[in-house]
Amino acid sequence: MATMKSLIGLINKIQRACTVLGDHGGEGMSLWEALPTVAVVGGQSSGKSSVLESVVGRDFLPRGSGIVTRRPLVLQLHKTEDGTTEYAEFLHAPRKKFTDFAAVRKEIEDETDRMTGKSKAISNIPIQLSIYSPNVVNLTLIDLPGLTKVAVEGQPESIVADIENMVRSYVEKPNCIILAISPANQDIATSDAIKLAKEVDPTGERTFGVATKLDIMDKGTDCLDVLEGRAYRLQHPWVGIVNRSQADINKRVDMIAARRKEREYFETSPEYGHLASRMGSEYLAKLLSQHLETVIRQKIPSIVALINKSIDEINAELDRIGRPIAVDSGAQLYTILELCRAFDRVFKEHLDGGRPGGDRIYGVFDHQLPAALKKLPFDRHLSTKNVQKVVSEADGYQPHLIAPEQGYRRLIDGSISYFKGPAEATVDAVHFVLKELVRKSISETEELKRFPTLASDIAAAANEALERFRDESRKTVLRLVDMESSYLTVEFFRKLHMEPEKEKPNPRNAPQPNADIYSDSHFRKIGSNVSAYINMVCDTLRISLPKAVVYCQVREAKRSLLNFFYAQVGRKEKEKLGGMLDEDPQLMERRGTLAKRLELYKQARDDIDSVAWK
Ligand SMILES: Nc1nc2c(ncn2[C@@H]2O[C@H](COP(=O)(O)OP(=O)(O)OP(=O)(O)O)[C@@H](O)[C@H]2O)c(=O)[nH]1
Repeated sequence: MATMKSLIGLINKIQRACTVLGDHGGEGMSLWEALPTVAVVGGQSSGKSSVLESVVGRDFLPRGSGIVTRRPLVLQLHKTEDGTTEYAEFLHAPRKKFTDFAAVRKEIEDETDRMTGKSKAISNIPIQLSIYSPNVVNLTLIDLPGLTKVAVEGQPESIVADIENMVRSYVEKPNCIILAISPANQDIATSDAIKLAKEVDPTGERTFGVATKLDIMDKGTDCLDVLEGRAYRLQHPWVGIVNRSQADINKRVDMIAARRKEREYFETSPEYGHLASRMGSEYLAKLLSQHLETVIRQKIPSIVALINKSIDEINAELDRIGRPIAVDSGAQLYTILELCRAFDRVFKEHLDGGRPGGDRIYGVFDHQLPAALKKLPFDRHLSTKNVQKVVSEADGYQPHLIAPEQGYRRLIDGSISYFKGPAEATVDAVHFVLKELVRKSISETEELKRFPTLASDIAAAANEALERFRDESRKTVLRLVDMESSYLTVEFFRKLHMEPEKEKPNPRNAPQPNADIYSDSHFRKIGSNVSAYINMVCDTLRISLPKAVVYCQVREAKRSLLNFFYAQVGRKEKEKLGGMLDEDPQLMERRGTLAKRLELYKQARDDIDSVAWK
């Protein structure tokens, strides 16, 4: 008896835990579904409520016409010491003890409406009620809406199918013990309960047949064929019941009196007298309780296995979303720096390879820069006409005598300044690649996912650093371009001077210096010389600009992207550090839920351990 009490008590406890966790079967792996339960099914007015009430020994279920039970009612019965006062308690209103069972009825009605509204629709979220009483056995029963064939006024048409689906969803679970209520004054073969039970439990191993209303069968008929197991044979014996008639209810015959009357009915019944010890609601309660205990004992190993599996899964998820963070500032600072480093690692992988994106910087140097250089308008700038214009302007009032030194310099300066555009564009292009890599790295740093505030702080600090690197880089590349115009490569022009003689080795037409000094071809020559020089400068810059950009931006990003940030964080006070580690509220909630769930599962496992070893 001690184990029986504790085993059922154990399942009650786990069941309550399930409800707290919002687990009432359905999706995925559910502990609820692993727990053996007794579900009461039957057609409308078959006597379900009456059976439940007489098992409990109390009137407490809503009454009325139409579909009264619209949410599953999980009824946990706890036997208490003789002489203690009876009370009821709802899981949705813990700590409130109901000693007035009329108030329990009212609360069931109100709580039903709370979920379904006044719509009279049904809901599959159970109401959980515990009754503590010396007059009950330890047992958990689930009262389900009565199977019906027609919707009543004010209820949606779909309710007939909805009820059947809900009831079916309970009774089709292999761990569900079916208490099939059939009124004996109607043909049991066509009883809704038996029809459904046959469907989901064809061998009848988990169905308990209950025949109600034996007292109002037609004169001359009896239910012996069924009760003695000749008709509608199930693995468990049928139990006959005599509940209070409507007249009894109206006369407020109390439960205890009703139980006594029922006992007397069977003891004195000419038909059922020989079965008296195996009939009636009290017997039914004991039978169910014993059976439930046996089933629970069988199921314990699989329940424990399921709990262990759940615990493992929760732990794995907690590891994934991260354990709670420390509160002391030293640990917080450490955490922040660790997270920064995690980000930095990801960012470097993008640059150095391992993650994609760094190659786009090379793309800038290899495609964008050369393409931009190629597009520079040197043709126009060094057209004969412009050369003539620039050279003439440079010469002032007296044209040059031998070589247009000033003109050359102006043409070269003018051309070189065109390089500033592509140089700056290269800096910007690399800047945007780096910025994008920061963005990507932030989102790819798993550890940062739970700290949106810190993630955006790091992103802001990194972008600020990139801006600084960009400024530095811009200055440097512009300087490189300026350097090209500040000192020209003399050798180039010296060589140039020798070339015409090599090119035209014709002694008769030997060039006469300055002979065609103001002609078109003279200016064309100057243009092509400058163009050749600019090509040389262009080759140099194509090679040196990437070096400058990498030096100033990429190398710095790798070396010191978060240096400023580290310094800032180091100066922050305790509260500010905590603020930086603010988490995504959803995540905190999830962690809270998981922690609670873990706690309940562990508790359930401990409880099972302590009972199973008794
Ligand atoms: N005489 C007699 N009347 C009974 C018996 N069982 C139930 N009744 C009456 O039958 C009617 C319906 O009983 P309930 O217990 O409310 O049936 P139910 O299946 O819960 O009905 P719904 O909740 O409406 O689906 C009530 O008036 C009861 O008094 C019985 O064994 N004998």
